[in-house]
Amino acid sequence: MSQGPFLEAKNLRVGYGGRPVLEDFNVSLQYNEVLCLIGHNGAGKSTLLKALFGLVPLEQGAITLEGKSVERPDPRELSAAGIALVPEGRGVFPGLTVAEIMKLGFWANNIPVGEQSARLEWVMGVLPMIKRFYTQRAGTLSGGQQQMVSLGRALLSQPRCLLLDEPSIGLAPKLFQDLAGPIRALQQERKMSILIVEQNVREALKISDRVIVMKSGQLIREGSPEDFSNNTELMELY
Ligand SMILES: Nc1ncnc2c1ncn2[C@@H]1O[C@H](COP(=O)(O)OP(=O)(O)OP(=O)(O)O)[C@@H](O)[C@H]1O
Repeated sequence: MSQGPFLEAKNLRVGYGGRPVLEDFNVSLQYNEVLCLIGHNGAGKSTLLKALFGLVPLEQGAITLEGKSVERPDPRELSAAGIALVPEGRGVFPGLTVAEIMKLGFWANNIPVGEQSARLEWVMGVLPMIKRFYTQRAGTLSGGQQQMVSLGRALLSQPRCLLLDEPSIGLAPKLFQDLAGPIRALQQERKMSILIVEQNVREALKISDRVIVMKSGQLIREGSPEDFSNNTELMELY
């Protein structure tokens, strides 16, 4: 028997103030897959991630998680089911040290006190660079370091699925590679499912298994990273 998708959304309609952003939108994320979502500004990429995580309500459509219908997507339930969202922007509190941000992460993820240090050690094993600036305030860190903290905090729950919204924003390609390398290694080791929204298509394709393209709330293309490696073709999509 073939295994169905890890996460599937069908006929989604999602919008703000009665104005739809996604309409009749379908997407599926397989087990053990990095799916790269690209599209121009305002296409609705962040809205899709938010809808999948229950941050914006579905006006229509259905979400299925591991074959089970999720009636009303809710961040608490989805996070308990193993999904973590890393929203666009670094999402760190500039006045808090990395250590304090991680403490908040323990609390937000309901991690029992007895498990916290082992969990932190595990995250540090994935993103060892965090150790170097662990006692610094997040506001004093570079963009790449902040992004790493944001990802590290999301990893505290040892998610099975990551929804990553533009992790490369404001990062030089080399810094994005520092972040993307460990993400891909972890994904392969733990067979995670990752939906990554990226503008830095060239770098993102290197760590992706499949690519989808959105335009004005619609899915307009799907293919393998090789299908999109051609510059001219990418230019046509933007
Ligand atoms: N909270 C909100 N309230 C009202 N409109 C919103 C809200 N968030 C997004 N929008 C609108 O929804 C549309 C899709 O935005 P969204 O952020 O999902 O696009 P995106 O593809 O992620 O774009 P970007 O690459 O710029 O982040 C845009 O027209 C945006 O202005």
